[in-house]
Formats: sequence, structure tokens, C-alpha cells
Amino acid sequence: MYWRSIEGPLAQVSWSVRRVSQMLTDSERLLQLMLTKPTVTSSSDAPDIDVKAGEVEFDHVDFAYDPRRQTLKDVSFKVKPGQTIALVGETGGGKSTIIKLLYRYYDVAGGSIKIDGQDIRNVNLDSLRDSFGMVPQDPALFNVSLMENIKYARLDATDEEVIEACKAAAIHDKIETFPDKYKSTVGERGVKLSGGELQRVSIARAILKQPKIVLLDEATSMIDAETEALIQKAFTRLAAGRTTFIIAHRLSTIQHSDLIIVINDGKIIESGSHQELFRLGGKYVALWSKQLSREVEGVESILKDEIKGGEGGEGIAGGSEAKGDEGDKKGGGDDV
Ligand SMILES: Nc1ncnc2c1ncn2[C@@H]1O[C@H](COP(=O)(O)OP(=O)(O)OP(=O)(O)O)[C@@H](O)[C@H]1O
Repeated sequence: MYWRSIEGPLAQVSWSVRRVSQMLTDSERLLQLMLTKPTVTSSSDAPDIDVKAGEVEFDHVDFAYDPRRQTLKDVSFKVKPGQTIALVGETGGGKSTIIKLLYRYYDVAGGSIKIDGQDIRNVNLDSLRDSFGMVPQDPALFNVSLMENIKYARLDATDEEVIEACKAAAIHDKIETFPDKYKSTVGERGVKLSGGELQRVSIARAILKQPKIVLLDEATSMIDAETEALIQKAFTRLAAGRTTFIIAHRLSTIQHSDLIIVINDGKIIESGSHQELFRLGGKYVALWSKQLSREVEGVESILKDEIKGGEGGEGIAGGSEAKGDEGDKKGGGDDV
């Protein structure tokens, strides 16, 4: 059905357009963010936030990093408790900024953000941030054991709880393959984890924390189908019963979201379910066609390589198997 719906826009896509290189990787951006001096303050007598249900409302939010250029313009949406909202759109549209405002790295310039009816400017900042489970694109681990890395999310968790969280995050089996299992140290002298594994460790942390609100920044790199399925399974378990924000880079992963908002140049230009947006036949459909054409391009290049290899007599016969361990393949700026 989707193929039929996107046939028109897909045909319009120029197959000769090559992917532009990503200007900044998201890990660099995360680092930038960590190094950014916070611009918000929280008064010491501000009450802790009380997140019971997890309803999030953006009400006519305006924001600018630089007063000369508005970044978000009149952004309004409401996410009901337990719903999943996906933020999609061209790179630079403002998806991450929405998450940064919710996390209160910055304060809105106009309008308000409320969680369960409480304006996030009026609550204690630490309590606000503690109410989120954050899964960044490129999670950082400490040079300690995997067990300690995961327990960091909830220091009083038992080993069994950590293992349960890892099973739910589809990373337990992998950890069991390491000689020192959960005692394995991560980092230079320890085990190395691929991007897909790191993200699942980060999901395990978030599952252990059991927050009411989850913020997921999906990895941009193209990953193999098996890893994608594992991450998807982990995402689904983490999101169950929690209000979840996903910055989506692969549209296939957010089709079942309760609400998808398409952000372009700081404005919400479309919003609705996957089916509603497909019927609309606008920007969301154009993003799908762009993504699919890129995937076809990837397959074509694999096939070309194999044909070339075959002509040289050294090709691998049969199939275009993804090489190497799971994790990042053919990285690149795949924002949609
Ligand atoms: N710290 C910052 N200072 C100034 N401008 C910024 C800053 N962070 C982001 N911007 C700008 O704000 C706009 C929105 O950026 P944002 O990162 O929110 O977009 P995005 O949709 O998440 O993009 P991507 O898909 O590439 O992650 C962009 O024009 C970006 O260059």
C-alpha cells in the first residue's frame, strides 16, 4: 500500500542526487551540548516536579539561539500520557531543539512547556531532568564494568534487575558472549561495543530507571536489518506505558507512533498518524520517497560492487550480505 502511495513522489526523486556529507556528527553535537554553559536557572525554593501521568504540552513555543534568527516558531502540540510522538523533518528543522527545550537546556522565548500541567520553568531543574530517561544517538559509557555502567541509572538496583533490563533491551545475549560477561570493562582496555550495542545498553539504563517520559534520539547511521530489529524491539519495550519522544532518522521505525510531527524550518508543517500523513500526500510522503531512493541507491552500489568483484573472478558468490559486526554501516547524514 505504501509503495503505491509513494510511487508518484518517488518517481520525481532525482536518482543522481548524492548524499551530502553530514556537517557535524551527533556525538560532536552532544559534546557541544555538554560543554554549553546552561542558560537556565532554577530557584532553590522551586518545588520538585510531580510527574504522575506524563502529559507533555508545547503551547505556542517560540525560541531562538540567536535573537536575529528564530529557530522555533509557534510550536504547539500535546502528547497524552503513554503516547509516542515522533519528530521528523529535514536536517536543521528544529527536532533536537524541541528536546533541548523540554530538558530545559534553554528556556522558551515565548509560550510555555508544561508537564502534567506544570510549567517546567517553575519547578526544580534537577527534579525535571531526573524525570526523563534519555537515550542519545551516541551514548557514552564510563571505563568501568558493564554492570556498573548500567546501574548508574539507578544506584540501588540489584544485579538481577540490571539483567532483566538488559534482556528487555535485547543486549543481554551479547553481554553473555564476553568472557567476563557483566564484569567486562568497557573502553580502550575492555570490550568494544558497536553503535547499535551501545544504544541498547543506553536503553537498558533507561528501562532500569523507569522514567515516566523517555527521550530517544535514533542513530543516524544506516544499520543492518538485524540490528534495526533488535533496537526496535528494545525501543518498543522501553516506550510501553511511557510518554516517548523519538527523533526519528529512519521512518520505518516510527510508523506506529501515536503522533508524528513534521518540522521544517522551525515550524510544524504537518502532524497526525502515519496513515493520516500518507493520505495528505505532502512533506511526510516526500521524506519517505527521499529515504527509499537513498536505500535503493545503497542496494545499487552494493550490487555494482559485487558485479565488479565477480568480473575480477574474486567476487563472493551469492547475496549481498552485510559485512562485519552489527552497528554502523554506510554512515552518513540520513536525516529525514
Ligand atoms: N547551539 C546552537 N547555537 C546556534 N544555533 C543552533 C544551535 N543548535 C542548533 N542550532 C541551529 O538551530 C536550527 C535547528 O537545529 P536542530 O539541531 O534543532 O535541528 P534538527 O532538526 O534536530 O537537525 P538534525 O536532523 O540535523 O539533528 C539549525 O539551524 C541549527 O543550525
